[in-house]
Amino acid sequence: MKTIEVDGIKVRIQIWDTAGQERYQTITKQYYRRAQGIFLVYDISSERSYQHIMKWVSDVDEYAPEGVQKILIGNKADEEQKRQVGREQGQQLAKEYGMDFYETSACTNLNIKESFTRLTELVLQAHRKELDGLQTHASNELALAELEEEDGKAEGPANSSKTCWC
Ligand SMILES: Nc1nc2c(ncn2[C@@H]2O[C@H](COP(=O)(O)OP(=O)(O)OP(=O)(O)O)[C@@H](O)[C@H]2O)c(=O)[nH]1
Repeated sequence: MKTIEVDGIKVRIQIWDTAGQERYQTITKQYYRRAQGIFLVYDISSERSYQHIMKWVSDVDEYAPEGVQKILIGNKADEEQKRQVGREQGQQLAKEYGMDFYETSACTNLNIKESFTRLTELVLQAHRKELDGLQTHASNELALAELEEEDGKAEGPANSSKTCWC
């Protein structure tokens, strides 16, 4: 669990780190079902991990809820000397899938906060209608409460034989 602030709203996010290995795939798929946002992560020093992204995308399409938000991440950006995947390759793939893209480093913290904030933003935007609905509902309730109070006033001491509000 982590709390981050997006557009002045405090959002509590629950983060699941799924196993990458094939043998854990059955368990991994369980995680997708309730996900609202997903990072698809490859390692910039591993061409193989980059090639694997297509498989992750098709799994996500199959098992994650419709409308799940996705961001492509090229991690280990601090390992420049071992780089096998160009930044443009990451950008290109992200573009193909209509995703945002970040190169990150868990070691130097490069783009970690930015990518989490962005994914949270996307999830919030995707649920904006529901949020607006909640807000409208809340303000309707407020308006109703005010009306009731107005009504109450009309029957208050000035207009009734009662001498107190209790
Ligand atoms: N240099 C560098 N090493 C990293 C970075 N992120 C993770 N590592 C290292 O990469 C190795 C694997 O990290 P994990 O977090 O276990 O990777 P994972 O993808 O969760 O692994 P699985 O759960 O087995 O799929 C560890 O030795 C980490 O220290 C990074 O940004 N830069």
